[in-house]
Amino acid sequence: MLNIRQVRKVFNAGTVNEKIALQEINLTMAPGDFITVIGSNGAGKSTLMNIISGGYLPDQGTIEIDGKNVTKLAEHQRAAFIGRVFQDPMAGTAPNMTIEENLAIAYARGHRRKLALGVNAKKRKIFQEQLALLDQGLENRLKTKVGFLSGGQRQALSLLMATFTQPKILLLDEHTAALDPKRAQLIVDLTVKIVEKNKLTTLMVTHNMEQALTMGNRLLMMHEGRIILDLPQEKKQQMTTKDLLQAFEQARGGEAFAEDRFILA
Ligand SMILES: Nc1ncnc2c1ncn2[C@@H]1O[C@H](COP(=O)(O)OP(=O)(O)OP(=O)(O)O)[C@@H](O)[C@H]1O
Repeated sequence: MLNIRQVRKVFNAGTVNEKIALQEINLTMAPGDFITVIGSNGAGKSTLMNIISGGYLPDQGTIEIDGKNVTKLAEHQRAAFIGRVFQDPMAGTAPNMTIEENLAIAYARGHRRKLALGVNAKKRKIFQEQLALLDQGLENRLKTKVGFLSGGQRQALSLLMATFTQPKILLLDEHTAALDPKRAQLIVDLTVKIVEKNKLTTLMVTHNMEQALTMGNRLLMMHEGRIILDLPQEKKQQMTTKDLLQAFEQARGGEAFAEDRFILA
């Protein structure tokens, strides 16, 4: 579903601020793969997400999604087949628009010929059915402006909007990090439910080691622009957070994680 070959991304090339954010990255994801990505600060996790979404174009290498070479496609040209949820609950939704207006935008995004953004009875019914899956009572609040929702409810709505039209790839960029533990757990549960129900190919960045171990079927560790560990389900399901820290320290040649903002549980 995703095939990244020899991708390199350098910021401020040729200046004193030159930073190699991604170094010859290779990554293949099979349809339905759910990969968690963990790594030290500045390891290149967000850059990898942006390279996939089209936010940044690589300096070198190729990106294929569902067999199509998208390497040179701009972000808006990939939007129809990529869903993304950001860390900031404010980022994925428009606060001054109602829940149904936000959903209408997400609904139109996935259709080749842009449909009218209006909401008719048929669409409203679809929206209500989908919102009911979130278990937040939002199906009865279609006319509520999104700015009035809690952070957790906005993140649940962002998740629904990102997955509404069956994206080829779902990108989750620390999407529970800004929430309190109870709301974060709710979004974790919802993520697993939506990803499994729709069999979505998913890449999720997290600083929470427990999440990285328990969610998904594969775990990647990044460091200094490289993927330094790639653990399959059989390996990661036997590991504790302590084992994971040890494995990462080994992969980094014994260097400790003291400076990083890892959450162990
Ligand atoms: N737009 C940019 N301009 C210049 N440098 C950048 C830019 N974006 C990222 N970088 C640099 O590239 C490197 C990788 O950054 P990136 O944000 O991908 O790391 P990350 O793994 O997501 O880190 P964190 O966990 O701290 O968010 C860092 O050194 C960062 O400072």
